[in-house]
Order: sequence, then structure tokens, then C-alpha cells
Amino acid sequence: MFDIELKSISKTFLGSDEPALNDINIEVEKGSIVTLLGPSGSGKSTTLRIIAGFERAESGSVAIAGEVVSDEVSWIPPERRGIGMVFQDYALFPHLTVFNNIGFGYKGKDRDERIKEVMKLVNLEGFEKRYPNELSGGQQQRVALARALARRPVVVLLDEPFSNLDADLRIQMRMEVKRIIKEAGATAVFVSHDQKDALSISDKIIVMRDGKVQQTGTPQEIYKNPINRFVATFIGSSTIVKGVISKDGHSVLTEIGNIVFNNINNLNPDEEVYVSIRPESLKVDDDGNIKGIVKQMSYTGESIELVVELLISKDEKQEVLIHIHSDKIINIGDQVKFNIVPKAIAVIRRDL
Ligand SMILES: Nc1ncnc2c1ncn2[C@@H]1O[C@H](COP(=O)(O)OP(=O)(O)OP(=O)(O)O)[C@@H](O)[C@H]1O
Repeated sequence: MFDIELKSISKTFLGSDEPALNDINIEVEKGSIVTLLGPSGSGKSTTLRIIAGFERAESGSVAIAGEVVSDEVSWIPPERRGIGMVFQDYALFPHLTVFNNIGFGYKGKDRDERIKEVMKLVNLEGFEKRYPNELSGGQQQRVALARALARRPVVVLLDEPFSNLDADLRIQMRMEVKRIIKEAGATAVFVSHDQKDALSISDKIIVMRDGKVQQTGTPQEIYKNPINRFVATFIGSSTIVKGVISKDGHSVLTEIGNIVFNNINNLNPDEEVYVSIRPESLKVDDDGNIKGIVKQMSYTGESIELVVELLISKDEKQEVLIHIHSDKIINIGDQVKFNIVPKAIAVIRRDL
């Protein structure tokens, strides 16, 4: 059962030649967390606003909990769609206490009881009488989330909810927000341009670019099997090399060597392809059969990230990304040898 269904949604803003959304189809399963992920201008916020009813599509339909809320003939306004919103800046009322912010607009008989319940859920007990300016960023976000959940919405929509938090708090709040949404049993759609937020919080990721859906899948599917070059380089880092499928169809002959695959789906012998190689698939090894020179190096604490340049032919070079998880001392200008290990390597069609 889907709590959100977008069918063939298109939208071109007045005065613009290019559509902001071009034939978008999205299905969000009940109780799941889905992230719309893409670069600036890819159409994420417009999609969210169309689901919420702040914007109307020219064509296509939107259904929430099985009911059509928008199509060519019908229109249900935002306040009657059973939606809770968390905005990027949280949009808390500065003159209201935490208690009254959370209860704002809630008219049910169980108001006080429900506010207490959601305050417990978001771990804000004891903060009832505080005002928003007396709260930390993470606490403000909890209030915004509690307010969105108070009315027991079918769907919660969150627009870049982590962008105002510093790095440590961001990691903590990702896990916390996920817990809260799952405990509340809500269906949630996030908008994000941050791949780490998307990978860590989502059951499914919808990757968008130029108003189109590029790929939909679990974080693992998107990371391990990106469908095109854009997805491979936008989510995580990847080295892209050119290759040709071998005659027997079991390997790809690339500029940096022959890579064997167990199964290459839907690709023909001699077909020209790209291969996306994640940094953890290149293993530095003194007996390795690929050689290169270290051009850049950065130490992140967890690993050493290298950019290594290989000489492919007299006038062609290829840079590859390698992550090392050891105390090995490597300097810029050193020669390194490495092998390809089939951990996270994907064959990508050239025409997608
Ligand atoms: N109200 C508007 N009027 C005209 N054009 C708009 C309007 N809102 C969005 N657009 C355009 O529609 C396209 C998609 O914008 P949208 O805000 O949905 O992208 P986004 O992926 O959310 O980007 P960001 O991460 O920067 O918020 C962009 O080209 C943008 O300029």
C-alpha cells in the first residue's frame, strides 16, 4: 500500500522555458522514509510542495493514503491532506512556548495529553515553558518535528531538516529523527542535497536531476549499482573508466585492466560501457599489477584518501580514487601499486 503516489507530474513555472518537473512518477510505501536527493535546481522542493499542496502541477495526479488530492479536476487544500511539515528553518513561533508551539492549531479534546505524548517521543520533557530562542538547534528541530507529528499526520514532509546543524549534531539528529519517525509510525519524505543524510536515514532514495527521476532504490542499491554516471559520482565518490564488454560477456576490458563480473545484465559483447569503481574496490598492494603516482592525499582520521594518476597511453592519463584504511605512510609523488577487488564495481550503460 502506498501512502503517496505521484503519477506523471509535470510543472513548468511561468516565464520559464524548461520544466521544473518532467513526468515524475513516485510511490512511497506506508511507514517508509524516502529521500528526494539531487543537486540544487533538480526539482526536489517543487515535488515536496506539490505533495503538500503549496504548488499545483499542470498535469498528472497526486494521491495521499489512496485518495486523489490533486489532478486535472480535483484539488484538496494543504490543511486537509493529512500532512505534517518540517521546514528548513523550523518556522517556530518565537512568542510561543515549546508547549504551545507544538500544540499550535491542534483543536482535539486530547490536546494537552497529545502534546505531552509527542514531547516524550522527541525527548523534550521539561522544556514545556521555554521559548524557541532558549533552545539549541537540535532542540528546535525536535519541537518542529513534534509539532508536525502532533496531529497524527499520514505523511510528514521534511525540507532539508539538517542543513542548519553542525557536523556532530547532524549525525546525531539523523539517527534521532529516524527513530522518532519510525516510532510514530509515520510515512516520511525528506528533501536533501546531502548524500550522507540520504544514505543514512532512508529506506529508499529517489535521485533527481533536471526535473527528472534518475534512479529509485535502497541506499545500498543506489550506492552499489548506480544507473548512470551522474548517480555514480553524485552519491559517494567513484572513478569512472571507459570499457568494452568482452566476447564471452563475463568481463569488461577497461583502460586500467580487465575486470571480471559474475553477471552483466542486459549488455552485449563488444558493447561500449563505463565502469564505476568505488574507492574501496581499489586495494593498495605491493604485488598489485596497476601502477600510478600519488597526486593528492588527504587524511580524514578514518582513512587516507588518495588521488592516483595512471599513465594509460603516451598522452592519456586517468585519475583514480583510493581509500586506505591502514597506517601506511604515503606521500605525494610516491608510486603505488594496487589491484581491483570486486567489492563495489558497477557496469554502466553509456546511453543513460
Ligand atoms: N516559484 C518559482 N518560480 C519560477 N521558477 C521556480 C520557482 N520555484 C522553483 N523554480 C525553478 O524550478 C526548478 C526546480 O527548483 P526546486 O526549488 O524544486 O529545486 P531543488 O532541487 O529543490 O533546489 P534547491 O536544492 O536549490 O532547493 C529550478 O530551476 C528553479 O529555478
